[in-house]
Amino acid sequence: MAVVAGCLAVLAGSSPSGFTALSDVDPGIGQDMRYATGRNFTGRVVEGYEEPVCLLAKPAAEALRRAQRVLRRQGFSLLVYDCYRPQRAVDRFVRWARDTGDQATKAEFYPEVDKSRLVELGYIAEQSGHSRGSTVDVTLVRLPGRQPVDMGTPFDWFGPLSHTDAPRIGGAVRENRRLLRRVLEAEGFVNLPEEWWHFTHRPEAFREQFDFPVALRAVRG
Ligand SMILES: C[C@@H](N)C(=O)N[C@H](C)C(=O)O
Ligand SMILES: [Zn+2]
Repeated sequence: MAVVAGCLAVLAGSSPSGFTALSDVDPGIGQDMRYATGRNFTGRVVEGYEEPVCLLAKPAAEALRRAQRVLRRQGFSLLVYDCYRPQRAVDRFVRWARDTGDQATKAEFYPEVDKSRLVELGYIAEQSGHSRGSTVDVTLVRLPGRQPVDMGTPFDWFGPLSHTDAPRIGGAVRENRRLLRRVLEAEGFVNLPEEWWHFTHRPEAFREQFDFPVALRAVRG
């Protein structure tokens, strides 16, 4: 019965129960939801992002809250760029990656990589963990002013320098990446080696991909 209710909710554009808005769990975590804006590698607002809000499976949101508490004591805050991602947005990314005639954002997002190889090289997934609700793209900012912390590349800079353990990244920047990974790993997150910003909370609360829109009404009914 609960499974049927969950399926009906998803068909109606709502999340299954078990999802939450990150702002309801920890309003102090920063949100810069790039795919709800034109400031992303596609150059446009991405299909399925109706509002710039972070939605997540509850265990992942609660783990971020615990990580935030640890980081605040060290003078940092988390800043999320993407959380739950509808399947239609994932499909849009893959269509964009295959459209090699459109190179409008190359200089900013993938200057060192051929666009036709972004999926094969692991920077864009055809079936993304983001659509299961336990994956987040996240960085650090320094408190109290929320100044950006240098991570060596911007978010969604697709290339070898963004690999978390890139040999060309040293010194303070390497330490910044290590701090983010150490604190998140302690709360159950696992990093994607190709992207210093991409973390999945394990065990994942859901095994299936979802396609409800990114909007507060999806989790609040
Ligand atoms: C697109 C980028 N932010 C990302 O999340 N990449 C991984 C591989 C994904 O698409 O799941
Ligand atoms: Zn990601």
